[in-house]
Amino acid sequence: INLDQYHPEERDALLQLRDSMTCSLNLHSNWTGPPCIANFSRWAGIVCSNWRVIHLVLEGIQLSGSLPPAFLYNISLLTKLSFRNNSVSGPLPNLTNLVHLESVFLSYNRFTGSIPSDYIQLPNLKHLEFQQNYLEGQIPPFDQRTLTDFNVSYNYLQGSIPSTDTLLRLPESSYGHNLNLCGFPLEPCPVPSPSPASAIFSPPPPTPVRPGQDKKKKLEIWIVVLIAALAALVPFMVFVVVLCCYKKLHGKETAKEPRAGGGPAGWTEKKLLHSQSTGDPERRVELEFFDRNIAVFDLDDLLRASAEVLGKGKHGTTYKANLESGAVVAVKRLKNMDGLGKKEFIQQMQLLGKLRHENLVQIISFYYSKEEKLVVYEFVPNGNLFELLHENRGVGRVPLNWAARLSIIKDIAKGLEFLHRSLPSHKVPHANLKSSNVLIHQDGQSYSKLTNYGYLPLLPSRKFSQGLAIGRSPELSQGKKLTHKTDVYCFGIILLEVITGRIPGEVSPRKDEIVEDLSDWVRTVVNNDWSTDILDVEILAAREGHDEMLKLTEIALQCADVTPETRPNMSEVMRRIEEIEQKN
Ligand SMILES: Nc1ncnc2c1ncn2[C@@H]1O[C@H](COP(=O)(O)OP(=O)(O)OP(=O)(O)O)[C@@H](O)[C@H]1O
Repeated sequence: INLDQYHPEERDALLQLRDSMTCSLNLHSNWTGPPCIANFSRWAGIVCSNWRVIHLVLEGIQLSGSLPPAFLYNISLLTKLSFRNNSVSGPLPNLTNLVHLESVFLSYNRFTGSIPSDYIQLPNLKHLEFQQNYLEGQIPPFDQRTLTDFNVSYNYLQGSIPSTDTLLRLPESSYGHNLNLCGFPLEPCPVPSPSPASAIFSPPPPTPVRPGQDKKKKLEIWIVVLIAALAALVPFMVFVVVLCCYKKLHGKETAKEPRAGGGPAGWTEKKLLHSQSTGDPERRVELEFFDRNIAVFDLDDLLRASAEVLGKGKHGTTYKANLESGAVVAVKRLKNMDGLGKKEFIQQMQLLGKLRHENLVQIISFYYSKEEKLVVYEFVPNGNLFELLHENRGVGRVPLNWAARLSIIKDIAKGLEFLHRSLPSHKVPHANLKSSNVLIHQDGQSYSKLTNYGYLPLLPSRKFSQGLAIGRSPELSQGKKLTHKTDVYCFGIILLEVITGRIPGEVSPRKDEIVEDLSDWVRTVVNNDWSTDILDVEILAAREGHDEMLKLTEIALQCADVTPETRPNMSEVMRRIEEIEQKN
């Protein structure tokens, strides 16, 4: 791709946002590479036109923190900005220079402070929404003819509504539920302003607290505290309520009877059976268990568990559930699987649930109903490889040394080789191998475990597999056949990520080029004979390991070869990794 027309200043601006706020999307793995390629963007929430960002829309993703000051200045062709339905706090964004803006949706957040007076100079504004924030001060005299949709309700605004043509046109609902707004279309202001100047907007002066206002302020604080407490409770309540409804509506729908006699070694199942026919009012919803050593629980126990969101991936949300028994599990609520039949789901889960390997996250149980599919996994307590490699870079970080990286690489290879051996008839047995799906368990020793494997057969179409890690493989984008070698490609990319410390799809160390494809970048550097240039600075000092590192780089590049047939299979990869180890 010719990136001559790419605008790095827009990318820098968006990365400021990505790096200073938190949200339920994994923007760190999605907002990589250039935001725009011609009219196309791979970035969540971004729309592009002719290499420029024109929409920034991040709605309902629990975006929280304050916006970086003036970060939008360089995204000068922006026409739509929306952070609707989040938890953004601090002042409203600075929109200076954004003369093309037509829609600004900042409603349902926690913005504080006043509405900046220079918003009145945005010449093309059509829609402006601020409702349900904590804004105070007065309304600036908006008078853009284009402005047809304007809402500041449910804030703490006060003073008279400026009597401009534009603001006079709007209904009462645009202004309702504020601290003390008056003037048309609301009630007339009680005392006419003593001087004409007071009708004109001016930024609110620091208001001295008058007697009586103190009480109002306290009340406001209480309201804020109450809203904050409710907001904190909402995700958990939603989880409980949704599951409760499903339990009531679909309690009858249960996992299929396990095959009598069990399967290969180690596979045991236990079901909690309390069928409706027993007339038991405490009818329990069955879950199917694969391991006798794991404390058995049912959906009711799961519902009573305290739950917290661990994160949201492309295929669902994962919760940590602390059961009353003291057991802790991870529960993944799958999405994009609406049309999935019960039989297929259960068959696949039973197949995956049988698998036992120290480098695979074990599936403990699952639940199927038409609307809800849950997979219960063992809880792996020490984060994932993505976090270990890339988070907290800079002062205070504990470097991840070469020995630890080598051991992680071996664990991943072992887990994947086992999957390939155990699921020979699966097209791509893992299909979602990426560093955030490698979980870390430290308990004296450290293990890496692969998770989110085996979902490919559950997805409704090939289109949906683009959201899996194999979505980056050359064969998927070229519409070619997928095989076990597609997993090998993903393994190669993780290997390069571990060796270089770089996130696939990020800016290169030289900052003047974009590494859309990590393997291409490594290949170029290695071909130019600067081989050790690719190594992560954290391992560069371990000179005695350079030989190993470069040999592994060679394996990684073969695994990430564009042609699937040229890639080695996982048993060969294992053999070569062990060979490297023995030689040293
Ligand atoms: N079994 C588990 N134990 C502990 N933490 C887990 C477990 N499974 C997932 N997590 C954590 O939960 C978060 C969200 O994981 P999830 O699998 O939903 O998203 P993801 O890794 O982006 O995957 P995908 O895009 O494949 O759906 C991640 O931070 C992950 O480390």
